[in-house]
Amino acid sequence: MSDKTVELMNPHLETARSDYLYHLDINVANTRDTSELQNRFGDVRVICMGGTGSRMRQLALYLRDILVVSESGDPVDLCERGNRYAMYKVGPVLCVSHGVGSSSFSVVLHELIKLLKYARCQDPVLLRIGTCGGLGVPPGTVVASKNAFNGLLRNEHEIAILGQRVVRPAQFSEDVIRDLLAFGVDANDGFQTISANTMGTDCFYEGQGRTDGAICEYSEKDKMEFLQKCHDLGIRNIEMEASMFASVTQKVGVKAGDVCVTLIDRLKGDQITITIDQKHEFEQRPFFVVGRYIKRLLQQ
Ligand SMILES: O=P(O)(O)O[C@H]1O[C@H](CO)[C@@H](O)[C@H]1O
Ligand SMILES: O=c1cc[nH]c(=O)[nH]1
Repeated sequence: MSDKTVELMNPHLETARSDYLYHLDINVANTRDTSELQNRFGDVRVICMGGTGSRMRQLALYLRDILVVSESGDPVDLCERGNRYAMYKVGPVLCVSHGVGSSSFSVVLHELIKLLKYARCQDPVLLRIGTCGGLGVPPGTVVASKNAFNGLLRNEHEIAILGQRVVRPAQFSEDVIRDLLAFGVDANDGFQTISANTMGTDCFYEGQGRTDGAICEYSEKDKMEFLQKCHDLGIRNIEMEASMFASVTQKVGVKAGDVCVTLIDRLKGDQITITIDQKHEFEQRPFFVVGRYIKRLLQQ
């Protein structure tokens, strides 16, 4: 069978003797013999990531049932000692929290991609399961992101590297989106799942055109003109990781998708007014879509 191990875009790692994945508290003591890591994680086909540890724990419990894996009892957080991110393993799936925003997510994403490489995971798929603001779609809509736009409304991710602006493309995998819609959606879901463009910003308030942050130097009219401009670009949801997530996975060449549920229609307001119970119900919706997708993926 052809080798489908992730290739890293870093020549320095080819000569590094060891690598401590610090935020995951996973030590690759000898990069030339990763058999222990392969034993622990080599079967991983999918890594699901989301902002909170509680959601990832709930997802792990959900996936246990539909993937019919043998784990039982309270899910074990494999990264608890790291005191940063939570990681649960359910058979061939890892459920990992990433915190709020691209900065926090990129830290764990680099380490997870290295883990995939060292453990020699074959043909993995990375999925973000999150919440977002909607744009012209009803709250509770599930959006599978296509092109990720940054806060400047460019379909790219901009990062400062060695004091220079580096810009990378930010598109999610077309076949992942196709399969999420083909295998993840059920007519009886009771909610809509769509694919659309997503804006991933570096800020929840001003960066998303909210007028309820601690600072606001624009009018309601300015805000609505900006949101309409987003809508005209095919953007139907706004969150805080899409452009970085798409650009890193696209650069490394690993398949990725971003599946978020909308909590609000930003064309109608800024404050999230749904109840905490409604939020928890909404947060489960991407589980159903991603769960069916993963089940199908593992059968192939
Ligand atoms: O619900 P999560 O996955 O955290 O995603 C969204 O929620 C956070 C903001 O409330 C940001 O991380 C945004 O991307
Ligand atoms: O409006 C929203 C809701 C969730 N997450 C965001 O980034 N924005």
